[in-house]
Amino acid sequence: MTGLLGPAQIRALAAKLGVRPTKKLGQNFVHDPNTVRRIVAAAGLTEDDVVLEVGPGLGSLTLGLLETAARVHAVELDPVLAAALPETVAVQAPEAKDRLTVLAGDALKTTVADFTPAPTALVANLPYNVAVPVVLHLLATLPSLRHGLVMVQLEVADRLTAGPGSKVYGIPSVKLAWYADSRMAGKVPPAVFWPVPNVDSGLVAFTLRDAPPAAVPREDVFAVVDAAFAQRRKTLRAALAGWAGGSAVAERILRAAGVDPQARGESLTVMEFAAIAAARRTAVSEPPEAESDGRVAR
Ligand SMILES: C[S@@+](CC[C@H](N)C(=O)[O-])C[C@H]1O[C@@H](n2cnc3c(N)ncnc32)[C@H](O)[C@@H]1O
Repeated sequence: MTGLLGPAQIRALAAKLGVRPTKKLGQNFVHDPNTVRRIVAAAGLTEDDVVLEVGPGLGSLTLGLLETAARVHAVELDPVLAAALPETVAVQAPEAKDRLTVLAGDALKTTVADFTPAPTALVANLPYNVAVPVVLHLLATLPSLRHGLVMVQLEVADRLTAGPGSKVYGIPSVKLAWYADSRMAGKVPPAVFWPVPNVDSGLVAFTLRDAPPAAVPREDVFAVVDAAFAQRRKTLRAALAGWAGGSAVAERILRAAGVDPQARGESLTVMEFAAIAAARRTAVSEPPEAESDGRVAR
């Protein structure tokens, strides 16, 4: 039998390998070929793409990705699953086995040197407990990425794709927006997984920007974002006090950035966060001046 893996094959493969799916590693395997085809179609791959797949598991999605002409780098933390993947592909898709490379290890610890040729697309059914850190780590470390399609818990998909003003807009939304334009590309029911999770899943499609949205170091922008959302119900003047070195300094920086000090982080675009980071750089390079609360800005 060749091709994609259905329910009986997934269970037979797990039994053969002695794999008992663990929650700790977010192991919910897709056992529905139609879902695999849907993910691959939504990813919009071309034959020039080099795909990075995080968490190939038993190989369901890997086989679907290899049905396109793309090369696939697969990073799997579970050593049993990583070791078994080349054999699964050799059996199910022998013509594609030379287009697969497997890295046994933690996707959160990968570097650019781990992948040759450099990946252009991230396509993955992510381990749900580390989905956001994995996406942000890969976007930060792999400048070759151009687009991606990831399956994550539905609430996380909502958060990643939310815009300013949405109830679920937060740190993941702004940080993903720094790198890419994103959109929700569909909902996936629990029944397509084994074991069946108790949450719905969502597909997040994203396209990387050609250049960062502002000429400000990413770390500086992310520090503002972290501070603003650490106390999301507070006004920016209050929420950014610790970050700025006092609420009066925060107010001065916000005004210089053209942002209302009484606004909250949940209403700001990534460009406004960047403007705040840039205004702080200017503020710290200016000589300190007396602040209205009597303290001196540093
Ligand atoms: C949701 S399953 C997806 C499996 C497979 N892609 C599928 O669709 O059936 C997540 C996979 O990620 C692996 N995993 C968990 N944490 C990981 C990490 N930090 N780095 C790489 N792989 C990880 C798990 O062992 C598991 O195989």
